[in-house]
Amino acid sequence: MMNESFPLLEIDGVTVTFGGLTALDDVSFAVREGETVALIGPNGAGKTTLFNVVCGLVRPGRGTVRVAGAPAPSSATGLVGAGVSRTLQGLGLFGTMTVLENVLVPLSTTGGDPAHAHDALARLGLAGLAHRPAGTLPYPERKRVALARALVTEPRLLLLDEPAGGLGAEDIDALAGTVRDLAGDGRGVLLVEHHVDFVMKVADRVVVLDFGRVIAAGTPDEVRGDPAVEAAYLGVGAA
Ligand SMILES: Nc1ncnc2c1ncn2[C@@H]1O[C@H](COP(=O)(O)OP(=O)(O)OP(=O)(O)O)[C@@H](O)[C@H]1O
Repeated sequence: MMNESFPLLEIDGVTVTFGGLTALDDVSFAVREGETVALIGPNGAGKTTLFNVVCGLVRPGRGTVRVAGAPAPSSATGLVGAGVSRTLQGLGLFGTMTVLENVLVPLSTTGGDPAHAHDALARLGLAGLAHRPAGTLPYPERKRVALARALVTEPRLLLLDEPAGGLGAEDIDALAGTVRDLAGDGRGVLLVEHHVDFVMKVADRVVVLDFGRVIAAGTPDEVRGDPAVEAAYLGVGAA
């Protein structure tokens, strides 16, 4: 636990409604430097909506989001400037562009040193694939390209949308090591994930959402033993 360290993300009392539906209901938690926080919960619990709030794509009806101590920027370039980067569930790669070209894409709008692309590829074990069209790679490699692309802007806060989704056991183990290393460098990591074993391996803290409300928050062990979490999620349909 790193409670003394600087909060990179502070979600305070965030409420979002879509028409009559309350997608997020008074949600509060923080992600600190060097900390990995996992957001889990059943389908429709509000996890993606929360990511979208952090990225300025959805405006909360109530509550605030602060990034590195300041109100969260609402533009993509503002977020990168504040040190935030995100991966997408659908990866969003350009299949005919090479791996390196894909990883360079964020720098075309924000500027930054292209050498970071090579660092990011090396970190993800992709240096040897830099000149391959991204669309020709198997899914696990494409997921690593998407993560390398998120790293190229040198974020302090990483938002990972289902990073373990669609991966086998070996790739999930490697990913767990990568996420631990990224947090070990002092980054904050917030991830949305259905793969509970992966979450238990990488998360310092787990926040459990159900019908838009935080029903539990704590260490993986604390959350695993919580009867409300068992009932809402872990006992049924968890991967
Ligand atoms: N743009 C929108 N308009 C109306 N309702 C929405 C919108 N986006 C999300 N919702 C609703 O808000 C609730 C929360 O959805 P959200 O996608 O955040 O859940 P989730 O936890 O990410 O689910 P999943 O695990 O299936 O991705 C759901 O009931 C969803 O149908």
